[in-house]
Amino acid sequence: MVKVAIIFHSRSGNIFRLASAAAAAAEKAGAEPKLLKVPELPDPMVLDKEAYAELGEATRDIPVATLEDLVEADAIMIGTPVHFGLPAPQLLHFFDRSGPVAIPGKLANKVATVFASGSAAHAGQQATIMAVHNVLCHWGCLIVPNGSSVEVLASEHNGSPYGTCSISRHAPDNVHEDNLRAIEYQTLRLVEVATAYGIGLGQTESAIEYVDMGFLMKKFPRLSVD
Ligand SMILES: Cc1cc2nc3c(=O)[nH]c(=O)nc-3n(C[C@H](O)[C@H](O)[C@H](O)COP(=O)(O)O)c2cc1C
Repeated sequence: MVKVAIIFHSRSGNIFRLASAAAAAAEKAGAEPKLLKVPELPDPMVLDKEAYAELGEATRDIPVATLEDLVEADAIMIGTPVHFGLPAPQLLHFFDRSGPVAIPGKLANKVATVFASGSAAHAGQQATIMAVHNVLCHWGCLIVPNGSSVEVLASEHNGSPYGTCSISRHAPDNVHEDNLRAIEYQTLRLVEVATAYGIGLGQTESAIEYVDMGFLMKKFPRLSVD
């Protein structure tokens, strides 16, 4: 069974709505989803305090993502609001702490995909998704984008080949039905690719030897990443 870690940050519920739909779609596809939030930062920029407080209640019992969650997953989904054309700083902070598992290649060969929510059209969703793709390259993951060859992506509110995008207009929990269909497709595609790839990997005797932290500490004796 494919283990899917759905790691997200949300402050007014749009990404949480997409992440929850992804979890339901993964389960329907026979995978094992784990919905995980990244830790909040001190003094976050909150535009809608009421929505932020309500979301805090709604996500209270969702576990905080750990590096072990990344290592255990076969497939990774990252969901982020757009912040000035970039991923939310809470996710960037989480990525910054991933060295102990990323450097020794423990995230290599995961399949991964990204989705985003912004307040307006053409305001950074795709740049944000591609910024997270940079991190996935460093982790050695296989990026699974949406492409553009399924009908749902041609609907009025979809169209991004990079990953599902929603436009909230600064309203909380304002995800269009088209976007929910897109994230269902994105999740199903991720699970299918992870399944096929996992079978292939299991049948392949790898000649690759990944370095461990000891190798790096010898090379860079002053380095400390924990
Ligand atoms: C600091 C900050 C910067 C933002 N920058 C952008 C932006 O560049 N483009 C955009 O479309 N929305 C921007 N937004 C709006 C959010 O991305 C948007 O409301 C999103 O739907 C929130 O998702 P959430 O409900 O999951 O928190 C910004 C919000 C904040 C707090």
